[in-house]
Amino acid sequence: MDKKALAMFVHLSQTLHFGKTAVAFHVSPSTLSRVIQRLEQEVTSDLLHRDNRTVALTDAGKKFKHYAEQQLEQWQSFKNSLDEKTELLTGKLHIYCSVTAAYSHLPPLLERFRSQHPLVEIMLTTGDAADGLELVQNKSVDFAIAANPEHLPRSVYFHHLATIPLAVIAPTMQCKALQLLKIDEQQYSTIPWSEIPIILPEHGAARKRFEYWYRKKQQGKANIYATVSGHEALVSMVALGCGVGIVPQVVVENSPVKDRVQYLADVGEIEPFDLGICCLNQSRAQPLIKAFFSSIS
Ligand SMILES: CC(=O)[C@](C)(O)C(=O)O
Repeated sequence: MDKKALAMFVHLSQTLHFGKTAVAFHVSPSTLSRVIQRLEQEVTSDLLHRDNRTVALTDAGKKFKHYAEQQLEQWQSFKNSLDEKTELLTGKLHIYCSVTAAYSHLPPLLERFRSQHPLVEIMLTTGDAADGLELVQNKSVDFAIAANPEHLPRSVYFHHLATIPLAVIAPTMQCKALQLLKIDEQQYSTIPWSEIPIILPEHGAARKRFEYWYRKKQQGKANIYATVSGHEALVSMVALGCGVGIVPQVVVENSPVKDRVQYLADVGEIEPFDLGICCLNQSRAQPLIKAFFSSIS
């Protein structure tokens, strides 16, 4: 039986209106009428009661509607199964991101890809977000979730995911940093910034953000208490009362020690991160990489 005729009948059984169904299928009402008559001849029963004003399904019409819907569904799932077969990719996809990004940004990216390409093996490595670009460049990984650096290397392709605010955080426990901050008095203009112990990211975009932010204070050399690799570790060090630091807010929100740090308001603007997923430009044509991008866009 003609699939288009079945689809027209199903549509008509919902609208119960020849004019509307004819428009939906770009045919004239008389063509639609002929299509329905042909179906009735094949079924050898009337499918519709028609009078001048109303259209209604006969009992045979109701049964036929059920049959037609099943046929169309089966056809669709048959076609889907063929499409899946031709696109079934295999191989490995190696992704690098911070522990935070593995919670906050990776799951929705992977969900769709995994259901479309169940045979692809996903390898995930977590670590300092600041290392991602280098690992992409030296081909240790296929993709990294990373903040856009000031100068994106020409070999790297960057697909924007989100804008991520950064914040200055301080401990909540009593400690030297807190005394110097005089948080209770809220006199941020008089904070002796060069005395405040700072927890500094080892390298990367967050470190750059700190350097700009601190330079604007014009208070001489910063008092670096410790340098850490990984924004999650930085939050831990701050929570322990070691000092103050700058981190992406999403890292604080996902941190188990979130309650032991506080955001400092009004201590100067910090440009947010442009977070994205990166790969080598030259690998964008590879089937796995292409499939990954098409599943996330
Ligand atoms: C850069 C990045 O991946 C995050 C989510 O902001 C982070 O972990 O710092």
